[in-house]
Amino acid sequence: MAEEFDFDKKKAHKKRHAGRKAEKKAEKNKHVQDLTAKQRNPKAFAFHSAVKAQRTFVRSQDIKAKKHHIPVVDRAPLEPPPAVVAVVGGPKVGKSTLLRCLIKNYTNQRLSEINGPVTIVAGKKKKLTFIEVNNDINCMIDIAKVADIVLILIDATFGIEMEVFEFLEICRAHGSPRIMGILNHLDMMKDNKVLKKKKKTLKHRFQIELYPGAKLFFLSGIIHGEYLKNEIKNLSRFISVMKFRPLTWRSTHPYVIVDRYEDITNPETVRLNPKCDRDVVLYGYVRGVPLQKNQAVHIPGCGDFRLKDVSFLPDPCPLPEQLKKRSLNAKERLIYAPMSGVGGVVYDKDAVYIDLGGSHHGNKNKV
Ligand SMILES: Nc1nc2c(ncn2[C@@H]2O[C@H](COP(=O)(O)OP(=O)(O)OP(=O)(O)O)[C@@H](O)[C@H]2O)c(=O)[nH]1
Repeated sequence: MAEEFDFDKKKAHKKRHAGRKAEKKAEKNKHVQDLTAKQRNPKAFAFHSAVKAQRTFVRSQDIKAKKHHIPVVDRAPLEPPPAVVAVVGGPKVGKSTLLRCLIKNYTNQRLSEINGPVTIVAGKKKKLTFIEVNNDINCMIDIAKVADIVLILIDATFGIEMEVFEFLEICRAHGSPRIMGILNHLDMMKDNKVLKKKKKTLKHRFQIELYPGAKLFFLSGIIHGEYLKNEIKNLSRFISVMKFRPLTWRSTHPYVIVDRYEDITNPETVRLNPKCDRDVVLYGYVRGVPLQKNQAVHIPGCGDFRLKDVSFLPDPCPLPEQLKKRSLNAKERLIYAPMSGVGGVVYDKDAVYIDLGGSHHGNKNKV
């Protein structure tokens, strides 16, 4: 039956490819084949929606602009100096408490008193230097120049303070570092509804001030003078993995955050003339590009000086040598805080100090 049906089928049209007729047809349609589809049928390609057309235009411009973008060259050495984390906030907001908790979480060491920068090994490839910023405009200006990450503490019962706005404004002038907000004193608000509303409004205000999507952390309470372990753990993990864009000015100029200083002027000279010129040794990680001998330097608040000598010292807080293990062990979680009274043996230009950390060590309030 099927065979019969096939037999009845009409012969299909066969297009001529050669011969007089084919040549004639090709001659006739020659101009049509030269045209593009858009030229042949312009109506099909006209835009029907202005919004869609605008989107297409913006997208193509974005792609073009991206091609022009010059990639930032990271000039950091193989083992880069620690990233600077500044803790900013109004008076009595809990900066010292937060720093103490973070350091305890990273290194398992309790610092009774925090003075000056504290450097720690935060991970297999990461070192951090924490600095508490005083509520002083000069301090803020100095720190804004060097900070890589800024933690802004906000008291939920009070809201964002004037000092924070000032600091953000200063940061903008120096090329903004990575900024993260931390909301604390949440335990002071007992009403759940009020708390929820406050969290929402402060988050909104914070994002208006910075950028949409800026991270705001919540520290819900304090127990025995310390924030909740879990929250601090999350926060420190977040800080450890934070990435920041190298700022061009910083990566092309040498600068040092002084961890420790020492006056090595002859005491006899000082006794004879208390206002004599002093010889001072400054210790710290050189950031940006290397420092040269005899280089002119500016010390904020002191003036311009020339370096007499620069010497290389072993890293007081080195990263672990092996990179195989999954996490750091207790020995590798080093801390270097020369002004705060930890660090064990300290070598100076003229002496060696051993920190015994006895029973009367640190805590002043107990005496
Ligand atoms: N209830 C409550 N108290 C807090 C919280 N955070 C900090 N505090 C308390 O606030 C007080 C001040 O904390 P500090 O860490 O000394 O504040 P600070 O910002 O370092 O203070 P200054 O350096 O003097 O400006 C301490 O008694 C803390 O226990 C919090 O989230 N809730």
